[in-house]
Amino acid sequence: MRVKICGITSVEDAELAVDAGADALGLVFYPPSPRSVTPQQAAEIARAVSPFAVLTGLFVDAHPQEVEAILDQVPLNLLQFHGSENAPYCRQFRRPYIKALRMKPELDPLEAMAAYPDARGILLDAYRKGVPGGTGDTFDWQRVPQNTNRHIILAGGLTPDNVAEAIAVAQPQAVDVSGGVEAAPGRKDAGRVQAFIRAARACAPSAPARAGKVEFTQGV
Ligand SMILES: O=C(O)c1ccccc1NCC(=O)[C@H](O)[C@H](O)COP(=O)(O)O
Repeated sequence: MRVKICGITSVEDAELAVDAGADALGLVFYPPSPRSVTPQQAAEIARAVSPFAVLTGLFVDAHPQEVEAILDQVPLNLLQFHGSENAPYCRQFRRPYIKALRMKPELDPLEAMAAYPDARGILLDAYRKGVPGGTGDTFDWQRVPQNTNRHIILAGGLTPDNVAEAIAVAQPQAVDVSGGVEAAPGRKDAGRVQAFIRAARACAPSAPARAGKVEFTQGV
């Protein structure tokens, strides 16, 4: 099971996540978030962290010039779009990307993910009106489609205590967590990060109906 630790704001937290076995780290470029980083902070994290950790830049309906400016300063391996960006928007940066879908009750995830055929993964997150992510809320894991070969990343309110059940129900290829492994908003708790990754890794691999694992592409 692949694990992404999102909302990394310091070199110290990046290193503790990678040392605990995280596959990918999320850097939030969304100033209203308590986990937001500046391009300078992100570049410092990128310089310090292992080259084998996939650095993911997270954006919410950002102006394309803003994304390009950050890409000029920070060597991001993967982009994550968490707003209402459409596929042409997402692919214009010519980088591997994952698209976050917020699981509003009326959303049909299969239909929604079909709009992003070139996304490397689809991150399914909880929906809360007016809050684009990092809500700490869960959603009904039974809603995660099983009849798809897309790479599903499960997010939303995951913790060391519920991640095993979430994986058993949703059968994702990867899990993503932010608030559930924090000591305070924007600051990770080493023990919770370790416990989360241990619990996720202990789970059986995803169901064979899926095409494969999430490929957190390196070195774009
Ligand atoms: O983490 C944030 O503050 C955030 C703000 C705006 C958009 C997205 C954000 N986080 C995205 C993530 O990938 C989170 O890991 C995901 O939403 C789950 O968060 P949580 O429920 O706290 O585990």
